[in-house]
Amino acid sequence: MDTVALVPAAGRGTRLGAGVPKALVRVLGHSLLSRAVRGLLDSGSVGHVVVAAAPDQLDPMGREVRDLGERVHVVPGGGERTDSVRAALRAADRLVPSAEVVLVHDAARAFTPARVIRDVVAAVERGAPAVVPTLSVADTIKRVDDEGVVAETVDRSRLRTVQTPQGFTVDVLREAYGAAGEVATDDAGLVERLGYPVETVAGHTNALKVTTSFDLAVAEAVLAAGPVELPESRVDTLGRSNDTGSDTSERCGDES
Ligand SMILES: Nc1ccn([C@@H]2O[C@H](COP(=O)(O)OP(=O)(O)OP(=O)(O)O)[C@@H](O)[C@H]2O)c(=O)n1
Ligand SMILES: C[C@](O)(CO)[C@H](O)COP(=O)(O)O
Repeated sequence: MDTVALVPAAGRGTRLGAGVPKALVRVLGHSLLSRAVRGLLDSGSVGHVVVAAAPDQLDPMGREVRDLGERVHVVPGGGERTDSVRAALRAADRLVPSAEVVLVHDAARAFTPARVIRDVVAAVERGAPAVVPTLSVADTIKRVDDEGVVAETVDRSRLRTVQTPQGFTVDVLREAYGAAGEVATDDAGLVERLGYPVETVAGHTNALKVTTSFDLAVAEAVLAAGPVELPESRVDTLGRSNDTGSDTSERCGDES
């Protein structure tokens, strides 16, 4: 099946505070945007990529992905992440009309291992309408009342944090984005509201979203370390490893 990946990259990166849009921040010589797009193409499961850039960043972002070839397109994004994904989806309908599978992947998750990308695409190809990579929760979780006093300790065995890329059939994502004005913190949230099942595959700690300068320091350290072993704490409580590949070590990005 033909797969197109949408990469919302139109955010400002306010929490990172780098002085440039976050997608243009460089880690060991390469921008988060170019790393994210290259990772998608190198996974072997993605045919085309549509990047949504802020309207005033179309040129610099276009330069970042120019070397990656004609399968990468840069289009104007919007004021919220949802607006950027909607704009990229509309552009994909025009630029890659043959696509049946669509991924939505944050430029800020630039170090996502190929295995995660391939697992998401494979699950959609097997028939899932929507798929998200997830991690089990490592910390104890408490719910507090209005005064900040603990009301309960939550059973975390079925709680998951959600990563990208999230995968969908094109028809389902189009339907989810059809409802004007809908906003969700992630794309699967829109699909859930329509009543479609959202399947999960094992995520990976390296697929962290670079949000703060601490995250950037972690990403630099992980990249400099090269292949890393899967931490035990990330084996989820349903008994599935968060790394289902045959090899438990993963490279994250290239260092060239
Ligand atoms: N209007 C927006 C806002 C966000 N994004 C993208 O959505 C992803 C996840 O968003 P986040 O990490 O919150 O990025 P920023 O909005 O840039 O961060 P901040 O909230 O700190 O400004 C990023 O790749 C970001 O570029 C986007 O395409 N369009
Ligand atoms: C889509 C997402 O990456 C899922 O984890 C995330 O929700 C988007 O960014 P935000 O920090 O939640 O706004």
